[in-house]
Amino acid sequence: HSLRNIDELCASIVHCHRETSQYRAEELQALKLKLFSREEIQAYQSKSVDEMWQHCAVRLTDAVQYVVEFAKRIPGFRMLNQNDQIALLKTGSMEVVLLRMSRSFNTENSTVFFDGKFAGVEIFKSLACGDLIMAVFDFAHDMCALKLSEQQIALFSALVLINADRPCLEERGKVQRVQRSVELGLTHILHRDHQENLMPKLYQRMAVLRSLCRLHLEKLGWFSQRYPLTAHSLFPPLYKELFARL
Ligand SMILES: CCS(=O)(=O)c1ccc(CC(=O)Nc2ccc(-c3ccc(CC(C)C)c(C#N)c3)c(C(F)(F)F)c2)cc1
Repeated sequence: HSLRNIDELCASIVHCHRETSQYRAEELQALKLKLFSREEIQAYQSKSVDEMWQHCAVRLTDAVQYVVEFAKRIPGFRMLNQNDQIALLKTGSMEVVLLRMSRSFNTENSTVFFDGKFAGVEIFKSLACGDLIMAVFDFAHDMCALKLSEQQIALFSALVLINADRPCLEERGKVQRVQRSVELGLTHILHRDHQENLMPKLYQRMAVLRSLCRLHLEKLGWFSQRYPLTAHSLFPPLYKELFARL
């Protein structure tokens, strides 16, 4: 890889991150002071478990769709074997959603952008997934502490997605080659920003993302058993395709 290639790779990944971000960082910043009223919070808390789950599944699926778009535009992703593209999205899309979600976290009042305003953990009470929500908020808080730039988030998101260690890959070698070029891009960006010390922290955050998504799948398994009708007929098809244990 000559430097020119790496610069081009970084520029194209940053570009497709921006194009597929759903909300720009500046937009989220401007919305930060819009909080839910006590009545609105109570309305969320009086939703039934399955109603709130369905609501969140729809919102998460919106965010996942943008991540699918992001993946398709990463140089090298489309050259991968179709089944491997699906396998990488099946295991990585939720991780990138939660990573991106941290851009919309306000560390001052521990709120996250949800349904047009900024919400605290209490909004999600009726999900009966307090531990997962707490872990998601803690993760978002920790990510904010790293103060990553959008460019660093873009390269980090691509690295989370293109992971040759994912299960059931048919052409692991090809995924390794794309992963290595993205790794080069991320180290190049961090070197340019004199922040090489972030690399080990980012690998640590990847492990936390994997545990968050394992917990999400566990909760989904519990929910689908408890509310089979909602899970099978009211969840968005893409959510089921990606996350339901087939
Ligand atoms: C992501 C790109 S962005 O442009 O920054 C953006 C783009 C859109 C938004 C709004 C948004 O969709 N927020 C939202 C949606 C769902 C959830 C959520 C709800 C429930 C669960 C538990 C599970 C058992 C269903 C999980 C999990 N795991 C996640 C959250 C938040 F994580 F906070 F709880 C926020 C926020 C930023």
